[in-house]
Amino acid sequence: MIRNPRQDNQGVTSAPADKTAQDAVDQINPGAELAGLRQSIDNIDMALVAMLAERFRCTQAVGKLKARYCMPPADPAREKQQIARLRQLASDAKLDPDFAEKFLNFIIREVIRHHEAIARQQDGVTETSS
Ligand SMILES: O=C(O)C(=O)C[C@]1(C(=O)O)C=C[C@@H](O)C=C1
Repeated sequence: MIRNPRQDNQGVTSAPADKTAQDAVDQINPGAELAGLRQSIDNIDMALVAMLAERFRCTQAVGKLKARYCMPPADPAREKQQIARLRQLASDAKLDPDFAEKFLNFIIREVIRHHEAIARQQDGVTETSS
């Protein structure tokens, strides 16, 4: 653990010699810094969940459209374009492109699973109604 050099073992801060020293102590506050960073992480996670929910809302509609018009659940050509685009975006944003590709693939595999379930459901409806 990184400790504030001006704190003794009981966590009691000794009196700083002057104002400059006090400013330095105020800046070295790992607890407050961690809490601030965690607040930002929580905000980002909230945005991620909202964006993922919106993406899945769209892909559910795509799944229904594909099932209705007997289109295959997966479109490898489209995926190739998406991955190339995302890798470039990741690289520009200083994010590991391999990680970005793995993340997109993980989401797309789940979307395809949903598409297949919708298609099976649609098949069931068509069979019983004919
Ligand atoms: O664009 C489509 O055709 C979709 O079904 C959406 C999506 C995606 O999640 O982005 C999912 C599966 C396809 O293989 C390609 C892309």
